[in-house]
Amino acid sequence: MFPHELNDPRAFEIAQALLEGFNKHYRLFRAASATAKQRFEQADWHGQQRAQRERIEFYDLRVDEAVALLEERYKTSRLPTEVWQQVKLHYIGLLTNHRQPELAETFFNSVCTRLLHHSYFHNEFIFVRPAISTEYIENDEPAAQPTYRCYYPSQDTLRDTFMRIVWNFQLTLEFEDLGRDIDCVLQAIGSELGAFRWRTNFQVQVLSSLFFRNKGAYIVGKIVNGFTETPFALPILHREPTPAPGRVPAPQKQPGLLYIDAALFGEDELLMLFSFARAYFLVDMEVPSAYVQFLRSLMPRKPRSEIYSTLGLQKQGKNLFYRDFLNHLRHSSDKFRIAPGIKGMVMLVFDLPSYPFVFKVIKDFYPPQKDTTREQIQAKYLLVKQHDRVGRMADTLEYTQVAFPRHRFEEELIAELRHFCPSLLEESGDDLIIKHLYIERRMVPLNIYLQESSPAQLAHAVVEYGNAIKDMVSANIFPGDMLWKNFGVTRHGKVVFYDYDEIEYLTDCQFRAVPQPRNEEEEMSGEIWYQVNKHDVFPETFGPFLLGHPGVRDVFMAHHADLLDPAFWQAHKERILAGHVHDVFPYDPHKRFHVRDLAPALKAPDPEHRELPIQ
Ligand SMILES: Nc1ncnc2c1ncn2[C@@H]1O[C@H](COP(=O)(O)OP(=O)(O)OP(=O)(O)O)[C@@H](O)[C@H]1O
Repeated sequence: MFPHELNDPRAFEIAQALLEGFNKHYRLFRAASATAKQRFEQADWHGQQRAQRERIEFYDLRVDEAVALLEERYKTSRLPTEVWQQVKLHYIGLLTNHRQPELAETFFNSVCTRLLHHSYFHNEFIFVRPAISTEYIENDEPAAQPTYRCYYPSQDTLRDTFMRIVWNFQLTLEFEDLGRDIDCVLQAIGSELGAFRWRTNFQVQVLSSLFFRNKGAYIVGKIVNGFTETPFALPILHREPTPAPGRVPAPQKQPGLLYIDAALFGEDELLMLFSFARAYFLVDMEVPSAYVQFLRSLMPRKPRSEIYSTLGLQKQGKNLFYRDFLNHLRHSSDKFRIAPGIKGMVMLVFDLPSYPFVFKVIKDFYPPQKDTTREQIQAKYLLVKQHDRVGRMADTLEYTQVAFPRHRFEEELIAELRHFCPSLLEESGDDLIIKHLYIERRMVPLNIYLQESSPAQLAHAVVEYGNAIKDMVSANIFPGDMLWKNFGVTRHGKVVFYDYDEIEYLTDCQFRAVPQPRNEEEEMSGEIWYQVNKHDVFPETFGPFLLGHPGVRDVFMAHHADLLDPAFWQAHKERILAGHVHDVFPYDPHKRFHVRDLAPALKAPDPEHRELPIQ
């Protein structure tokens, strides 16, 4: 019901306190993102990763604070309905000229749903749709930074323009040779665009803030020519000293010189950069919706929810994702079913065929070989969320109290939920409420993919599988359970890990060689006769589980035999313990300028690295 009068004096104060809570959140979020530039300039890689991790927790901390404050001052959980309706109207009024209204609305929802019982979820207190438009928000103050800058070069000034684009970011470190890098960028633009007619509207649009993640800073923009728009991104890196052959490189303490490593073009290359399997970017944004709109023009297939998440605004991403999901449910009629593939021992996984995500619920009990608890599993999923996912671990969205329409569930799935997850299931009328679940991108489970693939696809997937493990190793992650079924293949043919319940930090593991048997009895024993401690890992024993298929075995041994050698794992562990932060490039190695120059053989992609479509 719409309140006809705003007559309760508490309502305005509550709305104002709520907005102050949000403003504090965004101030801190923005500060953590803005200082990424200094950390990049100081080569403070551990600091950058820490900031990426810690920023994820900011939102919940601020929601907790706001809930406590409102409860203490206004006893808000006991306020009558009419007052809440007035609070919402005041809040809408306060947002009229706000620069992050959509985020502030989500904050309102988070606080409200914490204060009010969940039976209120469907009513008019919360923002089920945005009330304030996010179109055309800009800060018009003279000193304000626009969301993006436009440059209008001619054929003769294109080089100068790209130099200026880089200078305008005012990085305090010097470039090794910016002219050389810009020449490479122009050459890459030449091959990307081919011969083209220079239209009157030719322009380069560049987002005003750099995108920071791990050891990189990215310039993101598009080239507009006539009706054609070409998205691009330019990764800027530090030149690290090359170690002597055979030596472990020392962790970088001094900032080096900068260089542009590659030029990425088009939607697909940008999708790889902004993948759901990577850590969130740190970007200093005053008007996030304008960034999202610009990025959407570069990647029209990427939902807005995912773009918000990659910008670190994962609660907004989660909110939009849920709205999209409800909309999909309204406009579809198929049924939720048990996900294809080998069933999980700790997770019950289901999907909706028409929808490209899976839903994962932790079971109430597990077989004896799974020595774990619900808390431990949740902690592992949280670890992955906060860690650098290096393009190899899928991001998950965690939800509580999700109401599904029961009639859209296959009976077999309901029976499994009742059997394996009774503590998380509430059935009321046509509502099937799941109290806790994770949602994750659907991929083709690698075991299924390998069974159905051609020899070339199989070879590609096995090489990719080893690369995925090696990328995780670089990021200090030991996947624990490396069976094929725990990996999936994405639309772009990338292999990504998704089973986190046995994940460990590499630095917590002991990589050991299998001891030599001391007598015949030990040698002939079918059992493990040597002592195994909790974090012991025996890489030599992976083979029998992974390499039963001869085609798989041949490719694996040709490319990744080192994964069966304890020395490989131990060496990586030592490098990480010595403080080294690895580079994991979110683009194909053959895109790197210096790799192309130094090793012409790498110019053409290795056929096994070429991305094969999944049928
Ligand atoms: N993102 C995904 N896309 C497609 N299928 C998935 C996805 N995640 C899980 N599955 C399917 O669900 C199954 C179980 O998932 P998962 O491996 O996460 O559960 P688990 O209980 O942790 O498994 P395990 O028994 O190996 O510990 C997978 O083998 C796969 O078939």
